[in-house]
Amino acid sequence: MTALSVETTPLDDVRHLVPFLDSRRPLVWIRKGEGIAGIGEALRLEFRGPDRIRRASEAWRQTVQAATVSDGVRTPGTGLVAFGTFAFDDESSATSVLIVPDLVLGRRGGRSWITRIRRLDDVDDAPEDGDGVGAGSASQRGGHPIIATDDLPRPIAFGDEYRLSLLPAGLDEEGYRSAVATAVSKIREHDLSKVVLARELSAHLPLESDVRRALVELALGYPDCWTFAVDGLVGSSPETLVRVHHGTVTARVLAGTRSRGRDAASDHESAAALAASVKDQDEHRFAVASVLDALRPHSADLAASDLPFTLKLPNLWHLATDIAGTLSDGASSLDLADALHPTAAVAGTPTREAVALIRELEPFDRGRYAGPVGWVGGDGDGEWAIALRCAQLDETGNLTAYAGAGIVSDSDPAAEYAETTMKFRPIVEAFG
Ligand SMILES: C=C(O[C@@H]1C=C(C(=O)O)C=C[C@H]1O)C(=O)O
Repeated sequence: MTALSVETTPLDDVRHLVPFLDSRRPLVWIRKGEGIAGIGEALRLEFRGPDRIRRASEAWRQTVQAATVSDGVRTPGTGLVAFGTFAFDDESSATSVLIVPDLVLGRRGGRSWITRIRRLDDVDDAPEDGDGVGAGSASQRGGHPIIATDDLPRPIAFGDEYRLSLLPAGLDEEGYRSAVATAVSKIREHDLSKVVLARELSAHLPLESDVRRALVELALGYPDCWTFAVDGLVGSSPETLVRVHHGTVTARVLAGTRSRGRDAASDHESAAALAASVKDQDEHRFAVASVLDALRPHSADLAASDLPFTLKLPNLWHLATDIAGTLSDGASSLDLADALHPTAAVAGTPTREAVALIRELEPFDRGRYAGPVGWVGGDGDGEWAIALRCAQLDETGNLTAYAGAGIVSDSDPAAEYAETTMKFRPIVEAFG
């Protein structure tokens, strides 16, 4: 077990977090210009297999217990934090990770801060000093002073522009449409009610490329979405899997999609057609039910609005439902991500049958696409999105983007293909 020493101190306003990031492996979580950015890696915890999120939650509790934290700001994202990304499938070959950076720069509610994290000696060897969990103002532990706060990181100049063409990989248009047609017949035969089928695009990003360029495009183009970069997974997701803050839990469920109109009238028509569509409402109902079922054991007063609303994004409309409640059992945001994943918005209904059909019809490993991505704090609070509108960049520069669509009994293969094309737009434009 690694013991960490953590110190958060206030900073003058840092207006832009991205310029401070590593250009090749940025670590960030932002929305509407606020969030946290990580530099370096003080601790990396890796997980695989069916209980990857549960084990991450346990490992995080132990990490927090062994940490000494001094937090002079006390707002979500200060003190000890880990960024995380989890594989979608229990059988995925992708690793799931929690990463504690060496430095965190943060900005929220007009306040900025810096958190410095240091690894101390192995706890077994460290002297007992009786510090409480995540508390106290210890500035020393095991003889290691916390670093002074005058050596701030510097912004790094952006690298050259690049334009990539992302091309279909795995399933081409015909292959995707035929997978959708197979899914529709299985749904009509009552094998399951809904399944979400995805496809991939791929490209090669030259090794010297500055990934932060794509991040800036995503953050500016999709300010209401969660823009993230964690361990090579880069994207801008509109869907909040779960947020925990001081005993309250919230989530935003999305399912049901239409393109934006070309002018005001057709845009309005598109949103109205989405709100009135029985097919999209069916898709949406399954997704809301899966979230309510997963969260109810943790919240006695969980509530969702009766009718979904239409959420406007730059590239499309979604049917959306916000859910909120008070936590009754002290579950952490990771515990709740574990309870929720995979929701019917990205897997289907019933979950087991949907995941089995995804394995059968998608000729690729989803990796971290459609899994939880976000951060957890020392108190278990945190923000997790569903990793959508994203791409995974590997060590060699291979970039794989993913997008899917919810299939129900009256889905039309051509329309579902077109929907995935719209969902690729944020990534295609950010890298292209
Ligand atoms: C599966 C994706 O998106 C999900 C599926 C949606 C749908 O089928 O209408 C809408 C939002 C997301 O929950 C994706 O973006 O890849």
